[in-house]
Amino acid sequence: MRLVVALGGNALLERGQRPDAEVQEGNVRRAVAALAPLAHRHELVLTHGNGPQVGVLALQSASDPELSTPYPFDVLGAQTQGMIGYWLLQAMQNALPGRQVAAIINQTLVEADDPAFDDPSKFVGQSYDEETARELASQRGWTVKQDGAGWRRVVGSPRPQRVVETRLIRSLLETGAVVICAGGGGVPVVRGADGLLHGVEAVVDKDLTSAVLAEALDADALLVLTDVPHVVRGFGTPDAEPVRVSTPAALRALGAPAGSMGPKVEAVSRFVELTGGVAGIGALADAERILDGAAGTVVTPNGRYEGSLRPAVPADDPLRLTRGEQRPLGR
Ligand SMILES: Nc1ncnc2c1ncn2[C@@H]1O[C@H](COP(=O)(O)OP(=O)(O)O)[C@@H](O)[C@H]1O
Ligand SMILES: NC(=O)OP(=O)(O)O
Repeated sequence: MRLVVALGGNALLERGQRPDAEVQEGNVRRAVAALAPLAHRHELVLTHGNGPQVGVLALQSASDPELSTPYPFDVLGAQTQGMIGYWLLQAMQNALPGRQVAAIINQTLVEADDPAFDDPSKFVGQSYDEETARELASQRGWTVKQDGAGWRRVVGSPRPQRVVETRLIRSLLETGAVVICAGGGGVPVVRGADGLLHGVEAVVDKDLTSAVLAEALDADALLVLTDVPHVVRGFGTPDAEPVRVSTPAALRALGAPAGSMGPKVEAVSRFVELTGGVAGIGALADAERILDGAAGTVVTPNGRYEGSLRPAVPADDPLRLTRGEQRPLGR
């Protein structure tokens, strides 16, 4: 089975943790310990966030007296792919002796006229209190927005159209390698009138890129792993309750917020709609149990799930597949 697993930025750097290398390396080792069992059994593509890390690098770059202009966000995104990709690569190699693991720098095509460039929504860097965030915004020309209890810098986040290196990733998978890619949603690029690729100032959402990639790779399932055990209906209210199994339409109807759960909901919904496959959102530690239908929020075309990646189809459903053909529709 072919799996695309998106690892949340929070799994690499928990809220409030200092972004020291050793802190993140410890988090990466724990994340890989939870993911290695999946790699033993399945073809695995691992994508990862970079929101906290790209904000740290942007601050460093902005305060470097050697630079006449801070590095733009496409360059910073590539830096985070190298840094986080290296940590994940090494931890995966240590956890899976004998298995080939590749971590690749890759680019994601976006549209130059995407309105998201003018309406920043992607949280980067650390969280501040409102007063500090507003002060930093006026000093440095940032846009800041509320993220839960705190305030953070936001940057443009155009929708991913295609991962440029999709064919390379497929080739690597077919050799049996675990592939780490689409870090930070992929370095955002546009194809210019000259026919060439050019980087653009943005940070793509890694969950949306993961959905685009999972569809293009004919993945059987997309798992979006984060710091909550499931999507919650009535999030933050006294009536909050977990959503265990859902359809794309029902999940979208919850209206999860942009910049956090919203893109995850959109990513899994898009994947399920386009492929008829299965997707899940949940905690990193529950990765295997989500696939079994025993944890997380599982999304299928009909809102039913028996586990083992077979969306539940009633016996009288004309689309019911015979045993041996039980793969997601659209494959
Ligand atoms: N309806 C919801 N159900 C669960 N979590 C939600 C919901 N709405 C917002 N959230 C928030 O979304 C967060 C996960 O999104 P995000 O911080 O972007 O994750 P990551 O960095 O792991 O990709 C959770 O920690 C939670 O605070
Ligand atoms: N680029 C990106 O989606 O990062 P986070 O998952 O850290 O927000």
